[in-house]
Amino acid sequence: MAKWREQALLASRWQAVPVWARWVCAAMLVLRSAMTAGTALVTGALVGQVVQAAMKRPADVTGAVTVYVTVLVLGQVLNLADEPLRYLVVRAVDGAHRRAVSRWAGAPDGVAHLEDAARQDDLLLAASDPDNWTEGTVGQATWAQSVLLTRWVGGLSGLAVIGRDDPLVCVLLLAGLLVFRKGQRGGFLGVLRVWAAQMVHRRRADYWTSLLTTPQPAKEVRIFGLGGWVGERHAEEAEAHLGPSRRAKMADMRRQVIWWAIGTAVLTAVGYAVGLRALDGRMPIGRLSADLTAVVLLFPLFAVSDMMVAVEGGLPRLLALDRLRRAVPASAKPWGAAGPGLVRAAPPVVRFEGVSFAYPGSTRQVLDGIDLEIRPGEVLAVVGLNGAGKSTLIKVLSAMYPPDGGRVTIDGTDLYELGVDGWRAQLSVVFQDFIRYELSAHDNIAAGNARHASPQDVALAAQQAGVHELIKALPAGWETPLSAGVRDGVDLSGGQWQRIALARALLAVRTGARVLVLDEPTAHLDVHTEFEVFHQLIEAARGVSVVLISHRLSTVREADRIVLIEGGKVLEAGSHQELIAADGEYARLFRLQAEQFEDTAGEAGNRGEDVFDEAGARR
Ligand SMILES: Nc1ncnc2c1ncn2[C@@H]1O[C@H](COP(=O)(O)OP(=O)(O)OP(=O)(O)O)[C@@H](O)[C@H]1O
Repeated sequence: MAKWREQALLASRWQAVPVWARWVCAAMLVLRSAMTAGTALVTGALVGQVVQAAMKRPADVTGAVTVYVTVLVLGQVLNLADEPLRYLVVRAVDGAHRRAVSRWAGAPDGVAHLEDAARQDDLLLAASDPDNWTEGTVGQATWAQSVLLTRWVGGLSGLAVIGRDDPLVCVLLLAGLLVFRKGQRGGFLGVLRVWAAQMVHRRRADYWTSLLTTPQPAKEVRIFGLGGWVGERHAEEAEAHLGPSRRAKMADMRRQVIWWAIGTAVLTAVGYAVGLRALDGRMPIGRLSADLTAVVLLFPLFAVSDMMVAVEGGLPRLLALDRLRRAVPASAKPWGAAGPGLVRAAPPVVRFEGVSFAYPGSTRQVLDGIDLEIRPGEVLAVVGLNGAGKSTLIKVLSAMYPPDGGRVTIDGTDLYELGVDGWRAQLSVVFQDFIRYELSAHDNIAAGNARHASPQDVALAAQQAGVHELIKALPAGWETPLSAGVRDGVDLSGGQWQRIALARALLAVRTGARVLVLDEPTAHLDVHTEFEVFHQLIEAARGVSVVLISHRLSTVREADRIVLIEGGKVLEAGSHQELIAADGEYARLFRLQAEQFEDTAGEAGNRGEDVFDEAGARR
């Protein structure tokens, strides 16, 4: 990307700054830029007047002193305004950048854009806050760019002062400045390029750290004695991430000495040239003072610039967001916008019509032209072996991924024509890997319809999922945070968490969803609870369509219809009795599970558990 495009992209960040602040900053830029020439000229004028007065010639020393002091005071006022304005600009730009990153991540309908490795690296880069010497924020870069511009314009005005008497010296100075800056910037950019190329190692290093610092993996790390091994992996990745840029930085710092020497030589030469002109006595002392002051004020332009470091350090974050936006443009609708109001009383007819799907980056057809109907109000069970594509079916149904071929229709209309948000308003899903929000018990359930759930809806959903009493018994009742890592919080058992997730889904049903999808909803429940919860669920979801994915065939046998998926297609479909009578794959799987039950039948019988015979009837 051209340097100018980067600079223009950075300059466009000012859109996030309030208009009045932009005007104030513009005025500051003009005033500050004029300060270099202004200070040199008033210093020259003052010295000229003082010398005149010393030679007993008429001179307006008071006026010259007044102007001189005024310029000094103005400089101080600008210094005072600097920090609040810097703070305001950095905060506004960084805030807008973070919102833009969240919007990019959250606005697309599906999740495919989050599953690409290169995009994950860019997302990490765009979203990260600087925590080291190489990086800065976009806000800091934006501010630094304006400071650099001010210094450049100020530097040029200083050059103009010198150029009045000696254009050649002025040209020499400008050429030296450009060479110095280019060399310095190139070196620093080289370091940044090395840094950016190692982002994948940073992501891995962060992953290893998270294994040590988050409670869930930390348990396995301890059980399997992985602590040392994880620590070594982290150290390797951290070195792979930081080592190359550290070495590049060291090399660059050595090279910077050369650029420093060039800059100092140019300035020294100019200082001599200006000073020597005074020797022939033709140079008025006031002008000489102005020129020498300008030379002194130009020195900072030849120093290692903290502002240049800030610009280059913040740019990668902005460029990463730019790449993400080019790859997946943000949708026009705001994140989480309500759908077009498709909620209706009756559940729709949902059809998979020849749907094919392969995950991004894979050629394996997980769904291979599947045809399937979810009829209004039915309980449809989806069964199949591990990896058969059951969860993928749900992800396509909930528009997390668009199908590669075929379509999903809702009452005859393509899901994507209908509008994803509108469709999702009719859909409630308990995913296999449901989220355990670090929120209160109330909010964990209310998340099922965060905008429209009333406390009564939440309480009823909790009752239907069988967690009402459990929640009331928590230390702070509904307000108890469900996380051991939060102050006064408590953690729940796996089965209790599963019921919370079910309550969340039932709340969505209570507030408008017409299709309830349950992906292994009872995987964490014991046999007694599973039976009870399953019946409660079906009761609570009366009048809506239920899609139930389960490996426990004893549970699914009560469904209105069962479909067996294999190889991305529906292999068998029918009621439990029909499928058993057909004596196909479903019957074989059911027998296999029943045999396992029978092995423990005596034991189970003693405990009063239900065991099913081959026809699905309870013994
Ligand atoms: N995000 C993903 N990216 C790539 N491949 C995936 C992804 N998720 C699942 N797969 C692959 O898709 C196939 C189907 O997975 P899916 O989770 O749909 O199976 P399932 O029938 O639900 O299995 P299970 O009974 O084990 O839950 C598997 O081979 C899996 O490896």
